[in-house]
Amino acid sequence: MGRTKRKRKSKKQPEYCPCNNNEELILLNSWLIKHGVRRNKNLGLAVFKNTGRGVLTKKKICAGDELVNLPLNLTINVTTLLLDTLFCSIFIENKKQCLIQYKQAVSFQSLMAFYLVYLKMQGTKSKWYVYLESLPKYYTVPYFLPDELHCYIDAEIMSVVSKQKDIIKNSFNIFDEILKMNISNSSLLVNFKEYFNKSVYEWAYFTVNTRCVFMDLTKVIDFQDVQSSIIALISDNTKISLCPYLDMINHSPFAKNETKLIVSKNITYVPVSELQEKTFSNVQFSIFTKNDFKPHSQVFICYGDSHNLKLITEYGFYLPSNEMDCVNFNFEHVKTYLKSNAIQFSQDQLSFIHNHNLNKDLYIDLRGLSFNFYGLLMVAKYYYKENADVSRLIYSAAICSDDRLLIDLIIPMVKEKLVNLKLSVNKLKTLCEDCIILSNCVELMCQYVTILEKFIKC
Ligand SMILES: C[S@@+](CC[C@H](N)C(=O)[O-])C[C@H]1O[C@@H](n2cnc3c(N)ncnc32)[C@H](O)[C@@H]1O
Repeated sequence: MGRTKRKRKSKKQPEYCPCNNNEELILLNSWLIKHGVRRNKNLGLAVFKNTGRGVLTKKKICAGDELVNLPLNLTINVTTLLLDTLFCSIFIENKKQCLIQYKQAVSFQSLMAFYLVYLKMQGTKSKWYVYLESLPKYYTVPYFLPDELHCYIDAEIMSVVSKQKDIIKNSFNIFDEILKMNISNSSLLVNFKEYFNKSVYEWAYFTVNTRCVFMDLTKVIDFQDVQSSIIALISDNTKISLCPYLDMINHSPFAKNETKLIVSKNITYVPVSELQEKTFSNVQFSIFTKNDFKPHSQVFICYGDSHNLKLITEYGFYLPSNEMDCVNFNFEHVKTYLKSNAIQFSQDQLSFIHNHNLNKDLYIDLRGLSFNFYGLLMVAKYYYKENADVSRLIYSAAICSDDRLLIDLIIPMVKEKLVNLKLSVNKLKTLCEDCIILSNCVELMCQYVTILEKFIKC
């Protein structure tokens, strides 16, 4: 074999495939340019081997470089909803006094999801059509697992899913009720009533969940007097926004970035009732990186928390060998277990535990017991020991946390958890050949097994 042939043969498989021919993305690019997006000219979209669709840089990017700069009017933020009079009329032209009856009844995320369904229903008539077409068609979060598999999935994962189910069900029912009571004869709203259903709402909810960016407009908008606006429906704040293109950037726990609202000086604090389309026509939303990226590598930002329980349940992906993972233990469960081993907390001990928050954050990670878990076990073992000052002992646990007597107290409980985890993993492995959601859950449960096995061996 000649040298060139050998060289060619040993060439590595490319880590990505550029999205040059994808019609939806070509349209998205032209749409973004038409609407005044400014982005680093070296960026492009690509499908990466490990992370799927994301953003590629053709040339080196340096810390301090701007990645994307979007006119505010090209993001779906609280003002987009407020300025959409037909959307607002769903709540105003209604048999019910929605703003009073449903005061602070839904989160802003839920309202955004409802708005997204309303936009999607409009098809090509919507300004956002091209953007909406570029969004994923489904999401790989455990929320979408069929019910019959729930019993094999770890309780922590299922606890997050169950909270998501409650929020989505409650908010869906509220919006469904409101829509049915709407009295407008706008044909668009009549169509919307037909179109709105649980599955499109779930898609919208997770679109917002997986793609929203933190955007604080409270410095430019006065949210004080909002009883007569749809803001009255919201139970939390309005600080999230959908940002086309910026939302194509994948997550890395090592990425550092900053966003900035670039506001011209003549904009003052605008009351919600005085908002107009042109109010923020000169405002830009910009994201800068604080990392260097090599040419032909993927550009990342950091979404916030990076432990796999969060990434899997909220975003639908996991990071392999993630050092941030931990196995949580519920205080009531630990208490019951200790009681079955003849260790029952007295009222004094329980007050001490609650006063020091030792009933919370009880977990084991790759480094061992959490500070609180160790403290709790100290209270169990040494609270009534002569000459022992438990408060002092607990704070010495920050320096030394390897008292074998304490660790041995919970080894049987940990072993039981390990056995159950392994049984569920084995069952799931027979079921999850092609299912990304199941294999994500299995990965996390295997990580839990690794953590607990390490803890037992130490
Ligand atoms: C803001 S979007 C990023 C763009 C997205 N990949 C797309 O195709 O539209 C967030 C979603 O991207 C995926 N993602 C982000 N970071 C990832 C990573 N490090 N590994 C795998 N998937 C990732 C997850 O599906 C997540 O819900």
